[in-house]
Amino acid sequence: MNEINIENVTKTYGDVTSLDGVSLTIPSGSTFGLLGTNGAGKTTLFRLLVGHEHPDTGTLEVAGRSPDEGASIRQRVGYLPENAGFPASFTGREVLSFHADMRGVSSAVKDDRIADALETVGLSEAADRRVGGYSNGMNRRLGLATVLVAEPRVLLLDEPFSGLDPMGVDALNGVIARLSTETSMTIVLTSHTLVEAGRVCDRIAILDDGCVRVSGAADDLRRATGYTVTVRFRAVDEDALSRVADRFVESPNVRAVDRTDDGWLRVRCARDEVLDVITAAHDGTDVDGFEVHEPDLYDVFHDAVGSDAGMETAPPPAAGRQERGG
Ligand SMILES: Nc1ncnc2c1ncn2[C@@H]1O[C@H](COP(=O)(O)OP(=O)(O)OP(=O)(O)O)[C@@H](O)[C@H]1O
Repeated sequence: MNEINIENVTKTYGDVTSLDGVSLTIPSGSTFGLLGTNGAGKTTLFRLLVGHEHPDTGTLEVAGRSPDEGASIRQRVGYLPENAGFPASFTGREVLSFHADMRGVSSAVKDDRIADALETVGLSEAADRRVGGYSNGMNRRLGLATVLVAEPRVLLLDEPFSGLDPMGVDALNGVIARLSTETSMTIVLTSHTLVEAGRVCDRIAILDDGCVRVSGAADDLRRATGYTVTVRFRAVDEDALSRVADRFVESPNVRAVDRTDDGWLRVRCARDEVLDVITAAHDGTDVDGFEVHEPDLYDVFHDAVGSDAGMETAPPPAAGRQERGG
């Protein structure tokens, strides 16, 4: 069963087409990553799903309702915008009390709901401190609690990891992962950070220029990439890197060769060609180190959009990392 159905939705602002015939279904209980470059239309889609904006054409249904159904949508769908801020003089508990009232939480259950939300996001001990003294990560977790107080069926989180340091990312990731496994909530998050989205999302869609380029189970999409394995090479200098790249010109073993922004040569090949590729690259003294990694969302994104423009990617995991000379 699907918790979100989006059919042929178009949204324009003057000359700008923000969404261009988007159709997407999001299964109940999934943790869904809506990925895309800046301006792809992710936030617009969220705003349509909560009824803050209306589509020019097409239909949307979320948690069994039309987004136009006002208050009942606010109870069923928790939308956390990217830059949610709170009055610095309020305590965390006061912020949640305000949001519980706004989302129609009855006074009989309000205190319990607030306590549960604080516990879920790990802010119970900080609940009565003023939020002006919260860290960025605590603010983001408080934001998540503001939507959890209504116990929504659907969570829409716009760029939840943006601007967080690695510890903040880990803490928030842990909360989302727990919600994902311990509740039946459907969680949809947007992200520029492919690595974070890959950790927490079981399904993804890639939005580009207002269109859905690809959507499905993250594992299926990873497997379906044309690039089975990526091998990255570092060379002793720029000339050496060019010589290594030249070894792969017209090589039948590789599917693509390109450079990363941080100066590595990236070679994509089938899994059973990896050893041949490494051997070919090592023919000489040019290679200074290499890394091998299995397909990830970067590859899915690259296949779908044809570039990684605007997406944040961390270095691939160090599986199989080998370095010469320490
Ligand atoms: N209220 C608006 N008025 C005019 N143009 C808008 C408005 N909202 C969005 N747009 C335009 O629609 C396009 C999609 O914007 P949107 O914010 O949905 O993208 P996004 O994928 O969320 O981008 P980002 O990752 O940068 O937040 C952009 O070109 C944006 O400038």
